[in-house]
Amino acid sequence: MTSVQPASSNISSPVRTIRIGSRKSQLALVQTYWVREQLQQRFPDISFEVHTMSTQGDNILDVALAKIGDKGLFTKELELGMLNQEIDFAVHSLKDLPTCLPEGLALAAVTERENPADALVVHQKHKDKQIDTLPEGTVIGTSSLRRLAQLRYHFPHFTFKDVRGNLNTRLAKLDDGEYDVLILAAAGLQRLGMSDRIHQILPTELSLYAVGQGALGIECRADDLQVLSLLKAIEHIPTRDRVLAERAFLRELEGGCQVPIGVDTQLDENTLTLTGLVASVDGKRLVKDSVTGTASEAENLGIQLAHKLRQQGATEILAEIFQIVQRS
Ligand SMILES: NCc1[nH]cc(CCC(=O)O)c1CC(=O)O
Repeated sequence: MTSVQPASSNISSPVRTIRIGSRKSQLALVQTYWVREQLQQRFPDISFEVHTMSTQGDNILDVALAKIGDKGLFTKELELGMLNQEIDFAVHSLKDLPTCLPEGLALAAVTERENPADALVVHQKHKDKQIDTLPEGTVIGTSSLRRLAQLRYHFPHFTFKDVRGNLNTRLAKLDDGEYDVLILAAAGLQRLGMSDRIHQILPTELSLYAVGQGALGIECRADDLQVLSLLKAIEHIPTRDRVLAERAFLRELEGGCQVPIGVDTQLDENTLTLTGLVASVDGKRLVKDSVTGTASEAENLGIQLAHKLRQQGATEILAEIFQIVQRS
């Protein structure tokens, strides 16, 4: 009989040092070191090194994101690093990872999601207000067309202003009075230990969140079986099922992170419910619907919901948005 090594001893044998790619932002580093720690605990004999890289999205700080279009703005350099064998895998905020990956790369694992919701963060002077009691003309800072469109739909009397920069920069601008309130991902604030800045979690009736928001996506070379199996060890399956449905929905609508598309997923045992919406940038039109099925058909549910919304007018809304973005 030939002796076969158990798979686990294969993947944990210290054949190489694994190089992890990360953006340099504080949030990216917190996320990357968290992933490294999870892996190090499970594979103590392997050494994991963090390599940081700047991405286009980190360098262009003065142009509205909606105008540059976002296909891979925060991921491209890391992806090139993997294809050039400079790094072995990259940790991303899943929300920033396009739904179609470059040839040769794969979404190896998705880790457990933080609260995916959007959060209201307020200037001190509004500390006794909630989103629905803020006065007319309140200046809302957001650079997300998704947040803008949904909030305009519900609160046409607010003023919206683009805000860029990392989380600390944005919060400083808020505190300096450039904005009355900001809408930010609750997950980012939580990961950076700034949960105390979360004034209100926006209910999904007011703001469906971005596809993948609050989850980390780990990408590696599709043929690197060793790295793929290491990463599978830290995958959170319920999160993966939810985000597979969300990403299939977005892919089918051919929208990036910068089109007003929002989702909400609920997983109850094996039953997955996906709610999604497409809104016009002016906040005047909004189509929203849900589908339910089993978690094992997550991607199918995403595709089904996309077709449902297209029938209800999403196609026209999306076509208009692409025209606006191209003209500006
Ligand atoms: N587009 C930027 C970005 N990418 C990931 C997060 C937050 C963390 C997450 O959603 O996982 C943010 C900031 C924000 O939307 O407020």
